[in-house]
Amino acid sequence: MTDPRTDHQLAADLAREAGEVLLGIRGDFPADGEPAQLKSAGDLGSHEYLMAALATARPGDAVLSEEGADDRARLSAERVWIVDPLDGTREFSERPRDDWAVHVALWEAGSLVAGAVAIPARGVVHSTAEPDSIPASTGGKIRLAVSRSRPPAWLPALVAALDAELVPMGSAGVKAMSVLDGSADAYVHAGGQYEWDSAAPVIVAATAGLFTSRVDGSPLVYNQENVLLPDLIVCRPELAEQVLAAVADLGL
Ligand SMILES: Nc1ncnc2c1ncn2[C@@H]1O[C@H](COP(=O)(O)O)[C@@H](OP(=O)(O)O)[C@H]1O
Ligand SMILES: [Mg+2]
Repeated sequence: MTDPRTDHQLAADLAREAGEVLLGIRGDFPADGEPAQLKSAGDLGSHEYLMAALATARPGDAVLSEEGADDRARLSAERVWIVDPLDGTREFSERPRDDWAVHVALWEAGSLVAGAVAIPARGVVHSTAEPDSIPASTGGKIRLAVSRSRPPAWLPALVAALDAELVPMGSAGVKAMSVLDGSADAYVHAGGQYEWDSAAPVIVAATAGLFTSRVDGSPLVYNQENVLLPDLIVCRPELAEQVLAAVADLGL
């Protein structure tokens, strides 16, 4: 018998619980330990937790995880969980940084239908179980969430085109959720990412009413044979036209 929780609730619970596993691993890790070992322990510990929990709660569903072998059965499956057990692995290893996340999304028959992004070190879970509301606009300059460790080469041109300010942080999930918690207005990425980096952030953001698309304005499509999904926009809906136009001018 499968777990009676809704897919929305299950996603939220699993993201929170995997986050607790990660906080435990981080807390137990020696202060002088190798960051690479902490990264590996986190990736593996959260992946194993999520795989076991999904096998128990939804035994008939396929799973695509950043940390697991790609089971091609997902390509003919009706339902596929797309998970990133630890997004912002680098930041997870830099204690006490809190900009890292757990992503749990469900794809069903062609679309993302449920998801959750936990930010465990902040005690926060954003999910489709209890969708966020979009915060009030600050009315100031557009604040762009960007990677703190690998800002893309085209970023200065986008900043100039939008007269924007930068808000650097780790993790694709944390950046997308920064538009929901009001600390940024847009997250624009191009140059490389995989389905698990954006699936949960995108369904959580879209369910809350944010604009989400590829940088060319086309829809983000998941559970593809090639899981490379190198670019995205997540932004406040009233900025979508302006951001898309600026990105089009850059030719990303
Ligand atoms: N150019 C690129 N190619 C592949 N993955 C990328 C990428 N830029 C960012 N990512 C992935 O997107 C996530 C957020 O990165 P960033 O904090 O730099 O924005 C990270 O996920 P992981 O931490 O799960 O590996 C990172 O690996
Ligand atoms: Mg990731």
